[in-house]
Formats: sequence, C-alpha cells, structure tokens
Amino acid sequence: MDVKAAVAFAAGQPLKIETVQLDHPRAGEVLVEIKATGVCHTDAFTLSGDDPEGLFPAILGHEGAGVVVEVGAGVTSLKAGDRVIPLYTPECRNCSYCLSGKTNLCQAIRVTQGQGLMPDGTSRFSINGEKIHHYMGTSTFANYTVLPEIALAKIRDDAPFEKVCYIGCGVTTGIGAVINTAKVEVGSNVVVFGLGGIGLNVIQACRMVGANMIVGVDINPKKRALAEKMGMTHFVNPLEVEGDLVPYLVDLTKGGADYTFECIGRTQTMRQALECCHKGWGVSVIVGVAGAGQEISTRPFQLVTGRVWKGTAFGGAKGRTDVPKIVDWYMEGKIDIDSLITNVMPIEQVNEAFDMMHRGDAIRTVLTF
Ligand SMILES: NC(=O)C1=CN([C@@H]2O[C@H](COP(=O)(O)OP(=O)(O)OC[C@H]3O[C@@H](n4cnc5c(N)ncnc54)[C@H](O)[C@@H]3O)[C@@H](O)[C@H]2O)C=CC1
Ligand SMILES: N[C@@H](CCC(=O)N[C@@H](CSC=O)C(=O)NCC(=O)O)C(=O)O
Ligand SMILES: [Zn+2]
Ligand SMILES: [Zn+2]
Repeated sequence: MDVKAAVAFAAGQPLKIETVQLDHPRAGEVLVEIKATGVCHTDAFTLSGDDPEGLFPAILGHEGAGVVVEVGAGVTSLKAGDRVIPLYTPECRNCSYCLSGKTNLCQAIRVTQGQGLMPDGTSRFSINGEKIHHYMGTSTFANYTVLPEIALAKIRDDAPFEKVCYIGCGVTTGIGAVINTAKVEVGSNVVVFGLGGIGLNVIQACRMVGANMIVGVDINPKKRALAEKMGMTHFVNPLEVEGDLVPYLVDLTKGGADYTFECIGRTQTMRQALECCHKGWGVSVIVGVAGAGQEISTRPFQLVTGRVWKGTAFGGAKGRTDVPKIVDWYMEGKIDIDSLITNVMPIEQVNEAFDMMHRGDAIRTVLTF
C-alpha cells in the first residue's frame, strides 16, 4: 500500500515528505495506522549522524499512538480497531531478559531492530523499489507502519492519540527513571539536569513520590516556568553560577543530592550529575544519550565513597505491562501531559518541529497525520 512518510535520506539533511510503499504484515506482525507522534530529542540525535546505529534512508519516529488495521498470521493479543502505542523496547515475556525480572531490556528482536529491519531480516518500507530502514522498530513518522506484536502496548479505547503518544517515550522514560530505576523516596533531595521533554517528566514524578528539594538545572531560562509548574522547587542556570557548578549544587542540597538525573546527553553534565550526589549514598541516573565515540569519566574515588552511577532505557518500563497503566494515570488525572505538549502540527511541518526543539522553543511537539 502507499503511505505518507517523512523520510530521512541522509544524516544532517531535512526530512522529505514522500509517498512510500509499505508491505502487509507477515506472521507475528501488525499493521498500525499512526494517528499522532511526538518528536523526541533522540530522533534529532539519530538524524544528526551522531548515532552509531543510525541508518539511512530511514523513517524515524518512536513516540506514536494509533489503531490496529490488520494483523498477520499467529497474532493473538491484538485485533483490528485496538488502540496501541508502539514500543521501541518490546516485551516478549519469553526471552531470558524478560524472564530475569531484573530488566526491561527485552532482547527478542534487538539485533534486527538495530539493523533497521523487522525480525525476519527484511524491511516492510520501500520507495520506488529501494529499501527504507525501519527506526527503533517503530517508524512513527509514517501514517501506517508495521511492528511485531510484542512491540505494541494495547491501550484503552478512549485515550486521545495526540496526548498519549508522548507515553511512547518521554513520559514513561522520565516517570520510570524515578519510580523504577532510582526508586526515589519521600523526602529525597533531587537534582535534574535538562528541563526538556524528559527532564520535566522526571520532575513531575519526583513531586508525585514526595521528594523534598527538586532542583532543576538548565542553561535555557525559558524552561523555568513550566518546570516550576511540574514541581521544581529551585532553578539553577549554570551560566549564572560563579565558580564550579558541582560545589554550588552540593551546598544547595546540604551535602549533595540523594538522586540526580542527567536528561541532556552530554558527558560533562553526566559527570557533574554524579559528583553532586551525596557522599555515601547518592545515586545518579543517566537518561541522556551521548553521541558516538563519547565516554564518561570521573575519579573512581567518587564511587569508592558511595556514589552510584546508573542508567535507564525507557525508564525501566516493561512496555506491554506498564504503558497501559500510565495511560490510565493520565486519563484519571494523576499525571499531567497536556502542559508539556507545547505544539501540535501536521507531519508536513516535521522539520519545523526539529528546528523548534533545537532553538529550545518546544517541550514536546506532536505531529498529526
Ligand atoms: N534513556 C532513554 O531511554 C531516553 C533518553 N533520551 C535522551 O534524553 C535526552 C533529553 O531528551 P529530551 O528531553 O527530549 O531533549 P530536549 O531537547 O527536550 O531537552 C534537553 C534540555 O537540556 C538543556 N541543556 C542543553 N545543554 C545543557 C547544558 N549544558 N546544561 C544544562 N542544560 C542543558 C536544554 O536547554 C533542554 O532544555 C536526550 O539525550 C535524549 O536522546 C530520550 C528518551 C529516552
Ligand atoms: N543507538 C544508540 C543508543 C540510543 C539509545 O540509547 N536509545 C535508548 C532509547 S532513547 C529514546 O528516546 C534505548 O532504549 N536504548 C536501549 C537499546 O537497547 O537501544 C547507540 O548505539 O549509542
Ligand atoms: Zn525518545
Ligand atoms: Zn523478551
């Protein structure tokens, strides 16, 4: 079938809206009509050429919501008409990772997903006979896409696509980093580096679990008001701090933070986030994705003296199990998504959405079809 997609033909080039060809779902696969998709910094990261797994041409996008149109042979958990959220971290419930009870990093299809292919090693997308790569197993910058059944969370029928698509990455990553990965306790002092689409969800989760001090760090002062609305208690602009940021944050948190979250993707801020943790017990969670070839460093003494460095992917969430629950939280008014969706525009304006993100003028832009 012919579908409309924003195609990334080469690193660093604007996306082009094209009519591309999409094959029908094969065994274990599902055809989904994407109704809305968020634009996450990771899409920009891959488009920039900094992603070692970045492949071109590709259809980017991994923060979508839509409706099942057709199921392939053997699909049992979904049917036409079901509302779904695509999962870049699938949940097969059968691989050793899923069965370990220790991680959300299902590996059932990770190899082919990283190669921009479906689990059988082929692509469903093409243009004029040339293969187009899938991206993160989701490719939500297309009005129809094909995914494995294990990479779809079935959600309730009254969930609005233009809001809950954000649960496909940013909301779940931020909230999950706090609840699943760090397990922030009541009364904790927290520092959040980066007040974008992920960091603001970290902040709202810290507020939800009853954190005491929630310090937000960002070089863009325009982020302050919304961060305060989400629960930030103190704002720090590193460009306005005289001297080193780390001792400033240690002083502010009276000895160091119990938990810190790096939601930027810069190795320098990852180090700062670790080193402003409290001696003896502070935990720093890396959420941001750093570019190809970059490495983190610190003095090992930082760890010897009790600070812990961790990371999180998709907030440690098991998608098919946890995403429907997070949709319920939104529908029940327990979490705020609406305030964080700053722009809604048609897919044709996808490049404008990237420009706004780079200028720091948007938290989340949602594209519609
Ligand atoms: N681990 C995971 O599963 C996930 C990771 N990510 C990653 O999280 C990071 C954040 O993503 P978004 O929130 O969508 O990005 P964003 O662009 O919305 O937010 C980044 C924020 O960092 C701020 N910032 C930039 N440089 C800074 C500096 N030197 N000091 C302080 N603040 C600075 C910006 O002003 C902006 O507010 C990205 O690296 C993204 O790839 C995103 C989703 C999931
Ligand atoms: N491909 C990159 C790493 C990209 C990355 O870390 N992705 C995150 C999700 S970011 C979402 O916006 C993730 O879940 N990683 C786990 C995984 O298995 O990919 C590289 O090669 O550095
Ligand atoms: Zn993302
Ligand atoms: Zn699995």
